[in-house]
Amino acid sequence: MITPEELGAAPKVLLHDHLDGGLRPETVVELGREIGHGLPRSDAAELGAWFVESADSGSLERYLETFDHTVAVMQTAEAIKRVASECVQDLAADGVVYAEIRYAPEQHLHRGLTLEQVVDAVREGFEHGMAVAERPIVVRQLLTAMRHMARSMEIAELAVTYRDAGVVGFDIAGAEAGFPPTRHLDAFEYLQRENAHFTIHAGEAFGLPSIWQAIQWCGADRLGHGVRIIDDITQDGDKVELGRLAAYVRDRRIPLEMCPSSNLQTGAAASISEHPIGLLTKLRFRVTVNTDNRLMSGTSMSRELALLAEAFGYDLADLRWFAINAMKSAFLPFDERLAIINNTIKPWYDSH
Ligand SMILES: O=c1[nH]cnc2c1ncn2[C@H]1C[C@H](O)[C@@H](CO)O1
Ligand SMILES: [Zn+2]
Repeated sequence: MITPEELGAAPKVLLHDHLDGGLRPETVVELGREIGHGLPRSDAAELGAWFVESADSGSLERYLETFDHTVAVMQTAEAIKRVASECVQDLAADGVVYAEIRYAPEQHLHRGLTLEQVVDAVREGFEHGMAVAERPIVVRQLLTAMRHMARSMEIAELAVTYRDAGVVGFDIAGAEAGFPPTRHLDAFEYLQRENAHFTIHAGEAFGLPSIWQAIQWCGADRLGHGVRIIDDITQDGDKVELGRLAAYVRDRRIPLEMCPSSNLQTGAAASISEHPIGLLTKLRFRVTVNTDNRLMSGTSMSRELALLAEAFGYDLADLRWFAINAMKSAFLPFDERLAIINNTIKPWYDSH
């Protein structure tokens, strides 16, 4: 049994967390008041509960509607810097030692910011957060393009422009059904030619064709969620058989950015104990554990790991495996990844 203290202290690595899905409820209230943006609840605790209840819709499309409020209050450099700094501080307090945080710059232009000003504001906020955080943490940006929009090439170029300034990769997010990854093939091909890294939200609200396209057409380094890879695995008693795509994903060690609580809310999984992460971990896929949206799921890295430990009996050795899997899968340069594994993750687990 892992104690709550051990869970909090254990070094954790987070690859899939949305900046606009992780605000503190009090910050949403304060920023909303400053700009006159009407919120469904004026009390911070009630607003926090409202986000979780509203996101608990069973549909990705309805889950995504809750972001209207967080995106609305993140339209000035000051607001974005505050949110970014608080994000880093909250993750550090939870024992996260490395995180890649994503958001869609194109959604933060309503009050006149340019794409570059948005990325700069996030960078300044992250730097501030890393400087004041109560524990050492390294945080980098992933730039997301919205899959229903048509700005992915521009955002991919932005990610390459900022590759030496805190941005380590690219992603596409938003409603999955009807917006296949190949809709943005030009952006992915451009990134490959630029030797850049990207992950794709795939196999969350849509099944295997989305995962197949993300990997075999677009060349994704990692899969955002990827839970539906389970549809290519058949289980007959103890006998487990992998289809060609599932075998490819496992053989190539393609990281799965799994987000258990988020999947329950969008209907991608029925319960934690039935979540495909159990079988995928047992089959030794490159599984990583993530939060997706801490505000909408009322969660943290410690909470996601606690839920998994309870459902599947995981111990500190499993937590170590998740942390090292995630660190190996990060878009940070190899030497920096290795340093975090050897200087931070392994020493803690070796002594516990
Ligand atoms: O889990 C998700 N799937 C697809 N899109 C998502 C998910 N979580 C957040 N998003 C969207 C809503 C945000 O506004 C956007 C950028 O972070 O990404
Ligand atoms: Zn996500």
